[in-house]
Amino acid sequence: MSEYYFELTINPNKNYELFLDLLTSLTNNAIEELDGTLIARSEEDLSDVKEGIVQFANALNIECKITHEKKENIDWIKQYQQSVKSVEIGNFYIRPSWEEKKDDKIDIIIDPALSFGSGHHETTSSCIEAIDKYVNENSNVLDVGTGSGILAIAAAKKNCIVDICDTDDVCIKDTASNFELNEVNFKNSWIGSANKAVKKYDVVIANIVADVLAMISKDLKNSLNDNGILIISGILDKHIDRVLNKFKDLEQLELIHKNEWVTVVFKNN
Ligand SMILES: C[S@@+](CC[C@H](N)C(=O)[O-])C[C@H]1O[C@@H](n2cnc3c(N)ncnc32)[C@H](O)[C@@H]1O
Repeated sequence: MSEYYFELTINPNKNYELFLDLLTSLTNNAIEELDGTLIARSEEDLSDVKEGIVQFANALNIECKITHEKKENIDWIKQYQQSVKSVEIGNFYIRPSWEEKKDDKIDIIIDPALSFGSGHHETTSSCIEAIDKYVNENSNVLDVGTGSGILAIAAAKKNCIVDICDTDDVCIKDTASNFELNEVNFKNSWIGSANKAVKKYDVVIANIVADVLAMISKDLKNSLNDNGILIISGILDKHIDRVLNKFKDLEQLELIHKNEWVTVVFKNN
């Protein structure tokens, strides 16, 4: 990428379409149209194009504001990457692939994508905290609403056997590539929710939203083994009582508050 680029703006007071046609014939670069102004950008100097437009406007006696500027190129990809930070949660270190891992931490790589779950949101980080504390090695785990797969990957890194589901098929695709990136595997995956589970689990995790958690509370509980652990999150504190009410037959082990978000850990006694 070159250090500079050139920007040509053309704002005719009439015959806009004629100027658009002329500019299109004079340059191979993409042309932006913004409120009656035509903008062409190129790493090549656009002085010749500017000269052609000036002569055209003069010949037709059309008033036209024209600017031609040399501007500093910004490496947008690099700038974006610099804005994505690693995060440390308990024994886990979650990082984008372009950052170095920490040798004394359990490494999780999540690159920014469309699916939710980079580790920065309070609900995700509280769930990771709960996984760190309550999930035993080699447990059977179901991640409901897996998003990027971050919670399931954290469990898989603790040698758990994990199943994942999400109502959004894009998440299921993203999750598969994130597992690959982290060199761990899931066992089963499906598009849908906990009601499609065909077995019971030692741990069920669901970071969704209060209303959905309340709605699927029976399915979440039905997928739990005796003595199984349920971690739910995505609950704004103003909705916590309503959600707790749906799970009052389980033992409440911990409430984790982060800002206005609450995560709850239950045991199925
Ligand atoms: C807040 S994101 C959580 C992503 C990730 N597990 C995390 O903790 O960062 C919630 C996810 O739940 C999914 N979802 C919403 N309703 C659902 C439902 N009824 N059953 C399963 N997944 C659902 C959404 O598609 C979304 O990917």
